Amino acid sequence: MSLLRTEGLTRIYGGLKAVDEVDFTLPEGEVHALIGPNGAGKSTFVGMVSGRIEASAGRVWFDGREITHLPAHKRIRAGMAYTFQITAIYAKLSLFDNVALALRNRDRAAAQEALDHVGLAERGDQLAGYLSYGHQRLLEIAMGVAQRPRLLILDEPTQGLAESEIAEFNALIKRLAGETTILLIEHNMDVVRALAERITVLDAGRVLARGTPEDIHADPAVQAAYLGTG
Ligand SMILES: Nc1ncnc2c1ncn2[C@@H]1O[C@H](COP(=O)(O)OP(=O)(O)OP(=O)(O)O)[C@@H](O)[C@H]1O
Repeated sequence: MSLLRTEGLTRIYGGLKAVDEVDFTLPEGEVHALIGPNGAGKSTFVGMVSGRIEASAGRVWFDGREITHLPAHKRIRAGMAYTFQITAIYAKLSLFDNVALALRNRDRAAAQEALDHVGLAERGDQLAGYLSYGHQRLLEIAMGVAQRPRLLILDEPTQGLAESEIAEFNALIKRLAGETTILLIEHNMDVVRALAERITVLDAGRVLARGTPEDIHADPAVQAAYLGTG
């Protein structure tokens, strides 16, 4: 069964259709990458899925239930977690407290387990502000994972990471893949090829192509619009 589905999902800003009638299906358990040039509508699309941006038209279903008008906090409760393009950690709190805040409780075991997942278990008592940028991004993922989401949405998680940190990130997503469904907005095509089972390509708000990494790589429209320019 599909965990997430959209039908005709649209967001209009003034005269601009940032997302234009997007039909999208994400089966439970899949790692799916959403790619496309800058301004294609990727962040706007996941904003509507997560409830941070109101849809102008169209519908969204999560786990069989229509959630088009459900507030963001209720979607989190229903099992969605997401990290943003911009880091959203509290620098003056410990790693443990950051995760506990995301969990809205002080379940030490759950917070520790999430930090363990991302390889930061030893540092639970350190202040988050002292972490390297790459480790701050991993901490954000821990904050998402701690909630044991059914769907984890990651918006450009490898942006600004060093090569070694990207390798750590890839390994982390492979570990998580068996446990949760993952929707990944990603510009780094090496990461997409390493992780995604299926890809959707957005261009100017519309779905340009969808398929396996092989399908997408071979698609002439994608090459013209996107890969060829990379
Ligand atoms: N709040 C807003 N008001 C007006 N226009 C917006 C707003 N948010 C996004 N847009 C426009 O909508 C289009 C899609 O933007 P969006 O950020 O969703 O693209 P993206 O694919 O995530 O791009 P990037 O890869 O650069 O993050 C762009 O043309 C953008 O300028």
